Amino acid sequence: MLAKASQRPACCLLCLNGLSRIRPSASNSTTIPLGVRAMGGGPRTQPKYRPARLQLSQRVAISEPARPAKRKSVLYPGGLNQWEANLPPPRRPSQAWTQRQAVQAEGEKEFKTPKKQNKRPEFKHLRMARALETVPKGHKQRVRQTLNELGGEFMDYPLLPSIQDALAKDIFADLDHYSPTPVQRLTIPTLLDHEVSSEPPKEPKSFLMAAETGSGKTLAYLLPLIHNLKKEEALEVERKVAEAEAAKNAPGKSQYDVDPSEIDPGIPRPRPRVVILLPTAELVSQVGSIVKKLSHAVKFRSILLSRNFSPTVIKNSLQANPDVVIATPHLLSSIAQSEPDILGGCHYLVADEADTLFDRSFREITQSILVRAENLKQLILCSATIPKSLDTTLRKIYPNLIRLVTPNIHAIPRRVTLGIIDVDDDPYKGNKKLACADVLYNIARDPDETGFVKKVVVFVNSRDTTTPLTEYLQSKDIDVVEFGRDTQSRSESKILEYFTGPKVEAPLIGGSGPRAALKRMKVLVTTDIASRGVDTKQVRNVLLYDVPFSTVDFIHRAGRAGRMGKRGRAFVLVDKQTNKGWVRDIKDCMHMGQGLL
Ligand SMILES: Nc1ncnc2c1ncn2[C@@H]1O[C@H](COP(=O)(O)OP(=O)(O)OP(=O)(O)O)[C@@H](O)[C@H]1O
Repeated sequence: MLAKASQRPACCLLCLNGLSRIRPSASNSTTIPLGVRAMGGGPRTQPKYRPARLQLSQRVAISEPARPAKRKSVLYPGGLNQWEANLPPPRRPSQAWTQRQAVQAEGEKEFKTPKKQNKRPEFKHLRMARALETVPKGHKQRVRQTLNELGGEFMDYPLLPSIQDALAKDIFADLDHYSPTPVQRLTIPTLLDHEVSSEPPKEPKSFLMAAETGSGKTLAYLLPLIHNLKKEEALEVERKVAEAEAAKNAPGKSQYDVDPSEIDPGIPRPRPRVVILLPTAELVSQVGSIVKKLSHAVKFRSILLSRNFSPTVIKNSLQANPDVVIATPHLLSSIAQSEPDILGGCHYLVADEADTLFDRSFREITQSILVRAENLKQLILCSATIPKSLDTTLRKIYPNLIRLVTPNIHAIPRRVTLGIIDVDDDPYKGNKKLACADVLYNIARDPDETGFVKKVVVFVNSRDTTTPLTEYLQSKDIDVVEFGRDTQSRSESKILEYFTGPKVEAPLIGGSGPRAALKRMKVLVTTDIASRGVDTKQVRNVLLYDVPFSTVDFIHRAGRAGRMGKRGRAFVLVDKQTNKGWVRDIKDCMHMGQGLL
C-alpha cells in the first residue's frame, strides 16, 4: 500500500505545470500513507495516520419529536401581537422616602411627612373640546369681595320709588321676601352710576353682563334702564321749562311769544329711547311681559316686534311713539330700512342672549342695527355663557368693554344633578326611544312634586327628530307636545307658555299605577329654540335625548332646570357614538361646583 514520493502521479495544478520538479533527496525520501498524500501534505518527518475527527451521532437515524405549535393571536393571526410584558424598569425611591432615610440616619426623632397633594380630576376631555372662555381666578376673587361689600336689598339702591313699588306689587307679588341676586347686585349700581344727561356722549359705554342661567339677568338690566329713561325724561322736561322761562323773561319778548309745545311735557320726542334685542319671538314675549308689569307702576310705553304680530299691529304700535321697543333683530332691521329714524333716538340698547346675537347667523344683522343707533349712551350685552368666539369678537369690536361677570359663570349649580343613561346597556340594547320613554316613566312615578303636574322638557339636536319622537312617546301613553321652529300657529306657540307658567294642579285621578302617574305629567319635545333664555321656572326635570354639541349648549339646556335657587335634575342619554369621557367630565365638574370649560 505504500508508494515512493518520487513516483507519485500529477495530483494537482502545480505538478502539471512542472513546478513540482524539485524532487526530494534520497535521504529525505520517505513513504507516506496514500490517503494523507492525497490531502496535499508535503513530506513529513514522522508520518502518522490521523483518523478523521468528524463523527456521526449515535442518534443520527432517530427523528426529533415534533415541537408544540405556536399559539396564534386572535386579533393578529399574522403574529403581530406582543407576548412580552415589557414592564417598566423598577421605580426609583420617592423623594420623600429618600429624605426620611436621610433624616433618620442623622438621628432626628421628629419628621413631618410632606403633605400629600389632593389629586383633582384633570377634565381631559373637557379641555380637549374647550368652547368657553376662562374667567381668571383673580377676577372672580375681586368680584366676590365686591359682592360682599355691596348692599343686600333692592331698597339700598337709588332706584325711583315707582320702580320699588313695581317690584313689590307686580314683579315679586307672589314672594314674601325678595333680595337682589349676585348679578343684580353687581350690575344695578354700575349701570345706575353713570351720569344721566340729555346729551349723548362721544362714545357709548359698553358692558358685558354675564351670569349663570336663571340668575335674574333680565331684571338686572331692566331696572337701571327704566330708571335712567325716566330720569332723562324728567331732565329734559326741566330743561325745556327753563328754556321757556328764559325766553319769556328775555328783554323785548312777551309771554305770548313762547311756543306752548316747548313747555308741554307731552311733546313728541325722538323715540324709542330703549331697544332690547332678543333672538326669538318667544323671548320677545317673555321679556315683554316683565316690561309691561313694570310699566303699570312706572308709566312708560313699550311695544313688541316679532313674527307673532301681524304687520297692521306692528304699524299701529310704532305710531304710538313707544319709549321701549323689544324686538327680534331681523324684524327691527327691516323696519329700520324703511324708517331710518327709528333708531336715531335710541340711547340704551340691550343685546340679550349676546352669544347668539353675535354668532355667525346673527352677527351681521345685529351689527347693522348697532351702526344705525348713532346716539347710543349705553350698550349692554347680556349672556349666560361667554364662548371663545364671542370673546374674540367683542375684544375686536369693543376694546373698552366693561365686564360684569359673576364668579359662578359657566357653572351648572350643584343643586342640579346629572343622570347618565347608557342606551347600549340592558334593557335598552341601543333603543334610544325606549330609553327615553323609560326615563319619563320613572320621572312620572317619582314621589316628587305631589299634587302638581310634572313638567318635563326633552331636548333633541335636530328638528327632524321632534315629530318621530313625539309620536313614539304618544304611542306609549305619555302626554307629549312638540315645539320647534316650524311651529307656526298662535295656539301652538301657547305651548311654551304652559311650561314657563306657574305650577298647575294635577287632575284627580284614582290609582297609583304607572298609567295614573303618566296622566300627571306633561312633556315638551323641543330643539335648541327653547333652550336659551326661556324661563321654565317650574320645570324640575330636563332630558337631553341627544348629547349637546358643546358645553355652551349643555349649560343652556341643563339650565332650564334648577332656576333661581330651585333643585332640578338633568338626564342625558349616551350611546356608543357619544364621547362618554366628555359627559363624565361634565358630571364631575357639576359635582365639584366648577365652571365648565
Ligand atoms: N331677585 C330675585 N328674587 C327672586 N326671583 C327673581 C329675582 N330676580 C329674578 N327672579 C326670577 O328668576 C327667574 C329667572 O330670571 P331670568 O329669566 O331673568 O334669568 P336669566 O338669568 O335671564 O336666565 P337665562 O340665562 O336662562 O336667560 C324669573 O322668573 C324672575 O322672575
